Amino acid sequence: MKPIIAPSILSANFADLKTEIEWINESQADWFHVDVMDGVFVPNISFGFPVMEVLKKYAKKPLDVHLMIVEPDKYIERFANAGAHIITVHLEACTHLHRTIQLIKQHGCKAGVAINPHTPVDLLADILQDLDLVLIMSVNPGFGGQAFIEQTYSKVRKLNALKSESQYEFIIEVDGGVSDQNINKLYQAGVNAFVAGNAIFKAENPSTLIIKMKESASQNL
Ligand SMILES: O=C(CO)[C@H](O)[C@H](O)COP(=O)(O)O
Ligand SMILES: [Fe+2]
Repeated sequence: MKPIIAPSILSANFADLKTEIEWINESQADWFHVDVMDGVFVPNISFGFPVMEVLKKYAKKPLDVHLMIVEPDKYIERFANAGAHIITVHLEACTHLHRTIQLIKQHGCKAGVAINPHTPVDLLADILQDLDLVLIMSVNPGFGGQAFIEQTYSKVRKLNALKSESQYEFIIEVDGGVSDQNINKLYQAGVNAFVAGNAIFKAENPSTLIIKMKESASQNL
């Protein structure tokens, strides 16, 4: 599978969000990554439905919604109606994860589960068959611009081995501290989709960096 790049709009300039959406539309980015934080599951509050509505109106690529919230079931329908294509919930935030995944699918979205850096991939074993995407957090969720946690590589390899054994088709996504410096090693470990906020939005030329990330990912393969 070719590498999927998902710029995290958490790092965008919100004073000019429409312009940010427009350059992403024109770039080689594949998805918009949308980080929703509630101040309870994570120690930060980001944004919610008003920003989703702006994305729904202007974004021409799938909205990859990463819910860092407790009790996500309460809001799945609203996120689906607000234009989400993929809804990813945290394993650590769901008591009845299987039910939550079915709810996401019932509302016509692809379903993902995210795990925090301390959560073993083995805990996903009995839900993998129902998933379209697994998101491995490579930083502790809550903030953009943090340093990549090296332990992520072995988690990705382990998950990729489970994927090969099972022959399930889910996408492996990594989120946090991803850049052109580590994308090749991650791609080789089995990552399909790469979220990047700080690296892309702080780059001198964000569109060029996205092209560079894609090239770097596939190098020496
Ligand atoms: O989910 C997230 C934070 O919880 C963000 O998607 C992630 O941090 C991306 O930002 P950066 O590339 O700057 O690390
Ligand atoms: Fe995220």
